[in-house]
Amino acid sequence: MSKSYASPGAPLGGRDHAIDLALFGALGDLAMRKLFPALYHLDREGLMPESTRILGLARQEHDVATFRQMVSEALRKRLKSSEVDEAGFERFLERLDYRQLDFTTAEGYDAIRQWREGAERPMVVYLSVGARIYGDICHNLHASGSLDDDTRVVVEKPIGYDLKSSEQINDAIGAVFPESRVYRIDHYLGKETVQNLIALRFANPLFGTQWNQNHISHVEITVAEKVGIEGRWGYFDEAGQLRDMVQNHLLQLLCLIAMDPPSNLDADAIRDEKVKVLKALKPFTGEALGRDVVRGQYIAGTSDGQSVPGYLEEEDANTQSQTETFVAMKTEVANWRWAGVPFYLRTGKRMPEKLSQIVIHFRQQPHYIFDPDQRGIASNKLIIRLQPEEGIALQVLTKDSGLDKGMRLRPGPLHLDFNSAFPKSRIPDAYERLLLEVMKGQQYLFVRRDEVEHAWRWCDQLIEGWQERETPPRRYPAGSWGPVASIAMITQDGRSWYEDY
Ligand SMILES: NC(=O)C1=CN([C@@H]2O[C@H](COP(=O)(O)OP(=O)(O)OC[C@H]3O[C@@H](n4cnc5c(N)ncnc54)[C@H](OP(=O)(O)O)[C@@H]3O)[C@@H](O)[C@H]2O)C=CC1
Ligand SMILES: O=C1O[C@H](COP(=O)(O)O)[C@@H](O)[C@H](O)[C@H]1O
Repeated sequence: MSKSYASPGAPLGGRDHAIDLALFGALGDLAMRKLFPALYHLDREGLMPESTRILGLARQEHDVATFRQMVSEALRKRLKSSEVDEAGFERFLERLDYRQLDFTTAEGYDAIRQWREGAERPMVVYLSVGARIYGDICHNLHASGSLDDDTRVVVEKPIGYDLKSSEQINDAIGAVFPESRVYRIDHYLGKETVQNLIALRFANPLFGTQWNQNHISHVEITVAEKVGIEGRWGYFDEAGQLRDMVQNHLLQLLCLIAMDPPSNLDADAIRDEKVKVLKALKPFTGEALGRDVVRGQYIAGTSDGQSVPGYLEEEDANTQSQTETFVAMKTEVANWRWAGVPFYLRTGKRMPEKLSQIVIHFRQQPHYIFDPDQRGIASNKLIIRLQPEEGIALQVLTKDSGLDKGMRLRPGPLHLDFNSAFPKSRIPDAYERLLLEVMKGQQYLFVRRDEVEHAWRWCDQLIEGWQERETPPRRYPAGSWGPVASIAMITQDGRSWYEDY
């Protein structure tokens, strides 16, 4: 079980979390697009102790000056001009060092030990590479004597392709690092509003007392992406939307919504509760599989008024692929709190807009006294918007204003928009928060091994069901909200996907 080093309740900052960061895959897409900008922001906000150093590792041969130049260009491309201050930029680049290394051969790992010589800070090893080589890297690090008793390792998703492969990868990591020093990233856990779910649920008795099947009729989780495959066809086609998005991000969101209150904010207290939810997720039986799950694949359509190709016409595509780019499903957490409450999940690529939101639908009042014509009027909803425009809205019913309206009801939002409510605070990118938590040695925003494996177990039975039934994906035009069947799936329950805010 993991040990907490610092309280998650403590404000950010502090000078006592200096580290040496060894970044494997430092020239890759994730590093350049997300990790370096996040590290730069931490430095700029005074959250990176002066002595923290960063060692980039990758296959290509470069000297340090060239590496710094590459990082500098990547940063300038991504940062707003107001975020670039030249002195801060120089200070950040000065922290960077670089070594060429083939990660899968033992030769060359001495360079890491040498880089570390005399350092008293803990080392964080960030594996920004495919999970297939996590085992090799951990083994080589260990064999070369580069690790100390306090070295932490950060690994990216997806951990494997199914339960079996994820167990193998976790075993290989676990052979070198104890669980208390493994940080499995699910970047959704670093998003501002996702963290706010914990505050919202457990700091507000208003919601705490209503959070169960007596008061909530159903829950919707939508993670819609406007983008298509973006040059990642090879990776994506092997995975599909269920493995790429549901196994991790959507199930993590579901866990945070459905879990019982943890007894404190320690990493394991929270993760124990999430595991209970994953164990209670209903598997899909044969009949439910056909009725309650919809797979889709986009065909050509439009995005922002421009024609865009279908999935099978994307660069590098295999035109026979049956991989899903969309999934919608109705599931249930089979326990006392949630029995009978459907959780509708949907996620897809090439949707009309980027939209990640959770909608909690509360039940109607047991006895209705208003205009009979309005009997079906929407009941209370709590809308938690993750992106874009992070915020929380509570839809309440009030009297429509005006002398001629009588006692007509009108739904309207009580709205908390984070950008307007807290105008001075920049909403940090998920990776900034996650990297800071790793520096602090705090694991509550990272996924424990058993969470990953229970999530795979549940997804595996679903995928096996698809394979047995040879369920081909239903087509949907790019720029739409997915196959018509995903709308029918929810309307047959007398409900609809919530798309306003
Ligand atoms: N990119 C993204 O948006 C996301 C990525 N992830 C995860 O993050 C990880 C990294 O992804 P991403 O950055 O896209 O991958 P990339 O392929 O873009 O980057 C990987 C980097 O590692 C290097 N590398 C790979 N194998 C070796 C090796 N044997 N020896 C030395 N260098 C090696 C590559 O070098 P070379 O180019 O020379 O092969 C490259 O610099 C993956 O686990 C991915 O699943 C998770 C969520 C989103
Ligand atoms: O992990 C992944 O997430 C992104 C979506 O992340 P977001 O923060 O932009 O919502 C997704 O595009 C990618 O396919 C997946 O691997």
